[in-house]
Amino acid sequence: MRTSWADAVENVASGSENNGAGGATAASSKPAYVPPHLRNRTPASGQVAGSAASQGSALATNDRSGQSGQTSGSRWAAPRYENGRSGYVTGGRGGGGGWGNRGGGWGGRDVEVNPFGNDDIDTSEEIKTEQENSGINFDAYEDIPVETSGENVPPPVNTFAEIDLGEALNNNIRRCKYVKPTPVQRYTIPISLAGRDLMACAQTGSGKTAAFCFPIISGIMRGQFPQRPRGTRAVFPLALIISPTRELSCQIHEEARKFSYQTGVKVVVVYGGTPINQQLRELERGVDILVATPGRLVDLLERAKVSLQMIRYLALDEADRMLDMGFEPQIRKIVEQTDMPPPGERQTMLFSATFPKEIQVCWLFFISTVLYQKKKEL
Ligand SMILES: Nc1ncnc2c1ncn2[C@@H]1O[C@H](COP(=O)(O)OP(=O)(O)OP(=O)(O)O)[C@@H](O)[C@H]1O
Repeated sequence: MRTSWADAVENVASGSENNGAGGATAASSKPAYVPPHLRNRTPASGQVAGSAASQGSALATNDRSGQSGQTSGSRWAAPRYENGRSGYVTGGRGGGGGWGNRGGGWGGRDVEVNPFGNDDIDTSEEIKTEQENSGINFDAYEDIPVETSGENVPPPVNTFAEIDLGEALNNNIRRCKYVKPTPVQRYTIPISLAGRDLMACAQTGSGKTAAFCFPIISGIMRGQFPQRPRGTRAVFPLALIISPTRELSCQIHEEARKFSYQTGVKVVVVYGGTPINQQLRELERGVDILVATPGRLVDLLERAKVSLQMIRYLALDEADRMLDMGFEPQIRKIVEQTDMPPPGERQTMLFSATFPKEIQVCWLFFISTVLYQKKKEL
């Protein structure tokens, strides 16, 4: 049993040592790091509209700089990689206190596969109802009361246009054929964009994945983050999404890849029950959002392949199921006994289909806003 995270470095990564995770020795030959919001831009990329005018307080209180004009939605064929493998570059961009090397993002030779299969953005005709898209009649959720607790909770929105998520993400919402936010999204997205911690209780299939992915992707696209530490073999994701099972993690990864398409934000999934080497290779190519099952994540932390030091967003999905499956010790270890920033320095989002007492006892110590949507048979 290892005694410390830092001591646990092991050369298990497949590939040569020279390809290791960002050691200082490799740094000198690497070109400058490119932040996600600049990675897929053509030099003449257009500016973004966004809908900032209607945003007002939620974004303002979050103090997120660079709210508009960040995402061009430009094509990946553009010369977007100034760095060999962005995950392992030291030196950073300099200026503006911005992006350093942090083990994130799309690397040099990587080409982002279009997760939609085609690149058409439906503008209106093809989009009919949410039900046609997902098979779920979200209108039936509309009359379910949603309770919120906490002080000065930002009000819900009725449309995605009311939220300034950025053009690239808005394009992906259109590609997903999401017409309007589901109730849980209406409430949680403004709360999360305001930088608040959140516990949301809503039933399966209510659209929770987008509810936590949109603010995370938007936040990473727009955020300013410190430089990644030098001389370490670990990767430094900015967001961590923990889910109890491989299936759910893969499902979240698939969705998150769609939402982050052409945003420059890279999503990687790790889960147990499968050899670790391929996942290590994937991590080495850069990661902004890490989707993980608890056991495999603890393994990677013990091997010092992942550092949580730069985590700014933590989302726990199906928190009730995680408790049922006995993952509380792993979650506590991840949240309390690693280098993850404490509450206040990171944003925590907790999602659960049910709201048992155990959840309240176990998790609510770091949550200030609770949103509760009653269950309804549809
Ligand atoms: N605003 C939206 N408009 C239309 N479809 C949506 C919207 N949000 C989510 N969906 C679709 O609804 C389905 C259910 O969403 P999702 O899987 O995120 O729900 P969930 O609450 O996370 O469910 P689970 O608990 O099973 O993970 C998915 O097919 C998703 O693409």
